[in-house]
Amino acid sequence: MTRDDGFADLAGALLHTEPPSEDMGGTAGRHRDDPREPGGGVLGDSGEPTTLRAGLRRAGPATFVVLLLLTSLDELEGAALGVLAPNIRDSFGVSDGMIVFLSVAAGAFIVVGAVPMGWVADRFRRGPVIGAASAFFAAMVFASGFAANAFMFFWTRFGAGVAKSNQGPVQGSLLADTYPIGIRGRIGAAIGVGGRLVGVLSPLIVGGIAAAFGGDDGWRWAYFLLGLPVAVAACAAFFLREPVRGQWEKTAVVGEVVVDEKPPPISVEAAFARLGRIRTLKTVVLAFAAMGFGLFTAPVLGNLYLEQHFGLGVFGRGVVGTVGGAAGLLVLPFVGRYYDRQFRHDPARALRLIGLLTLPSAFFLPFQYYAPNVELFALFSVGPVVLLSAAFAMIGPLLQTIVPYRLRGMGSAMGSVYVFFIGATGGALISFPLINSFGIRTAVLVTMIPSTIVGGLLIMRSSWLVKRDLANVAEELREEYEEHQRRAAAPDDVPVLQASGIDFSYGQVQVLFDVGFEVRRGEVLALLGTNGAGKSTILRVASGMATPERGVVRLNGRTVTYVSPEQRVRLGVVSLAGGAGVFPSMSVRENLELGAFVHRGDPDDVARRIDRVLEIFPQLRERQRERASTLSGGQQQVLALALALLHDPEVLLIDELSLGLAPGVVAELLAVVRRLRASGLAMIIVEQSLNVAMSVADRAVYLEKGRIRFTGSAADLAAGDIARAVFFRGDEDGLVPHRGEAT
Ligand SMILES: Nc1ncnc2c1ncn2[C@@H]1O[C@H](COP(=O)(O)OP(=O)(O)OP(=O)(O)O)[C@@H](O)[C@H]1O
Repeated sequence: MTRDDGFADLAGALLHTEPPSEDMGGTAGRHRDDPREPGGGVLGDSGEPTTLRAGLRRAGPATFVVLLLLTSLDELEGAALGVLAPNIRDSFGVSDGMIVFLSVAAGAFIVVGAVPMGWVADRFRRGPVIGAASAFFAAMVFASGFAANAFMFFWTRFGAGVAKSNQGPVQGSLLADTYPIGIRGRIGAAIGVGGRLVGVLSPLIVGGIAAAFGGDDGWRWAYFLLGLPVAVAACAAFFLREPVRGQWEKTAVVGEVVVDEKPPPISVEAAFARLGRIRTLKTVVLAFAAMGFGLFTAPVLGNLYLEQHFGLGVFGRGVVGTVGGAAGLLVLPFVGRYYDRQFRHDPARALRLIGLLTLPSAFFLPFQYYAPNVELFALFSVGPVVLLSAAFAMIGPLLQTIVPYRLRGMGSAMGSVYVFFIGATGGALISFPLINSFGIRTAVLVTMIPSTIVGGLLIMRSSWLVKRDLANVAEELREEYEEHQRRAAAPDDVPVLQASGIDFSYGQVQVLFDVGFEVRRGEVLALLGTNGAGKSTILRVASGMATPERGVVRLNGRTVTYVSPEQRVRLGVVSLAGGAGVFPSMSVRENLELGAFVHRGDPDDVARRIDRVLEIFPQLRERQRERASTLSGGQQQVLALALALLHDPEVLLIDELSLGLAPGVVAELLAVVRRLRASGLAMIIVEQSLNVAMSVADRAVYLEKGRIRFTGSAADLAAGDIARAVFFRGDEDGLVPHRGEAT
């Protein structure tokens, strides 16, 4: 696939950014000569905006049509409960409160499925996932019609809510990967319009069906008939094409789509850790969580107010709701188009647009709730409904573009979880006492005005951050592409382990800045540096114990940045835990058996692995039955090495091999390391002792305050100024000659 002018514009949007500052360890500086950079003359003025029709034609309309249908049916099903509530209540003989609880709970259940759906979305083909979830949803819709009592109905709501949770994480990420960046606003708006349209028409459709069949159980037919189109759309979803993940971002940034074959699975912890460091995402999620304080309770409170204050019945309340919904219907297409134009021009503007849509809705509220008659109430409700629905429709497409493409599903899930748990729960906790003490109007105004203002301001603030986050997305894609090119040029020269552009912070304190290194088969890389330079942190990033906020880690060319530590061990990244990793009260044999625990599924394999390491370390074979505590410090270190080798590592990460050991013992351990190197094992060694490191390392990286000061052959380092300076400043810097060596 090649870039065209429309996408060049999007590259402009992605790249027209403040590169990460030097202080933040940015590497964007090295791309200054890239002709695609702003100022390079290629971007910004090229091509016309991509039209929705052209975008749909290019990527195929099937995904859009099926997902539009599913979203609309979801909405219709959700609205059905509101419309049919009195009939369902009478049919089951339950109270109003129970029906309100059932309708609120249905929404809450969506959050239950969000994280699993996000996890699945980032790993598997999304068409079948949507198909399966929607088929389950269809089954739940049918089951709702069959429910014999409120309890059964509750469980069908639960199932339907969980099934619906595929919408944000799975459908959202599929849309983002299928359709170009430049039309995502309009796609989001079109789907919003579909949902809103059926929302507006739901009293007619659902009420019509119930009335047509009539009787106490007429409402059941609404569910039976609704289930049919859902089932059909679910079948269609199974056949949706799975697009290449991140294809449009790749096209925009590097002009070519490179496919990541068989990506290793992403861990939830790593995904959340990385997503939590995307400042725009964090701020926007916080903003929507703040707004959730008012938004989740607003519809219920608005209806209660209409009933209490104006004495409106179901129909009247429906009409008031319809006025706002219909106005949103008219405005959304324009907002979608305007958003796309703003985003292409400058993503910060697109976010400011969302903030600007949000803020004024707070100012309509007092007018709405102090309106003297219901007509004015309805009129003033139009503003907030239109503005907020536009803001909500646009935020999804925006976040999908900021989040690394591998984490789209989890990004969306994280948003739902925070917005629900902070917003809905917090809003409910605050508004109920307020209603009891001061009435509905005060509760609405006190919760909604501040939360909307805070939310709007936070979104405005996030517009300051978006360029940096997009620059990171672009830089990551560019790095991936360059790596792909490099590998294509020299396919036999793929490093076993490679880290590139790593930034890492503990809380607010950044300790690694743009760190990169690689190690090949049969090579020992020494990580040297002053105390607190970040050596151990690098090993944590390499082993998956820490997730960097920027940069990638690769194993044999495959990206493993978001892969869990356990999975990495299985893939061959093994850390030597040192003496601390040995259980002193257990025998040597028991230690080894416990060490091979992850392979317990195959007892023969465990025995084989243990035998192999005992062959490498005959001294351990002799002492198999002895307690580990009876081994000397050096022998315990040997046992730790044996435990690491049980996993058949591709690369071994060793933190402080020689710490606290006598020179003779260290010499023995070094002999083992040399043997392992000769067998082809790659190793990264963090060492306090320069001499120890130099005696086994082929290459070295020297770190100072989280930045790489030197990288090259160990011999060059030993001969250079850095080694001399470190040697002579010895203790002060913490890198000291090894005990027993001449100073
Ligand atoms: N869990 C933690 N929480 C907060 N800060 C931490 C944590 N672990 C390490 N740091 C800080 O991060 C920086 C890098 O620490 P790290 O342990 O990676 O350095 P190091 O080069 O391995 O040091 P040393 O040689 O002393 O072990 C230090 O400033 C340290 O204080």
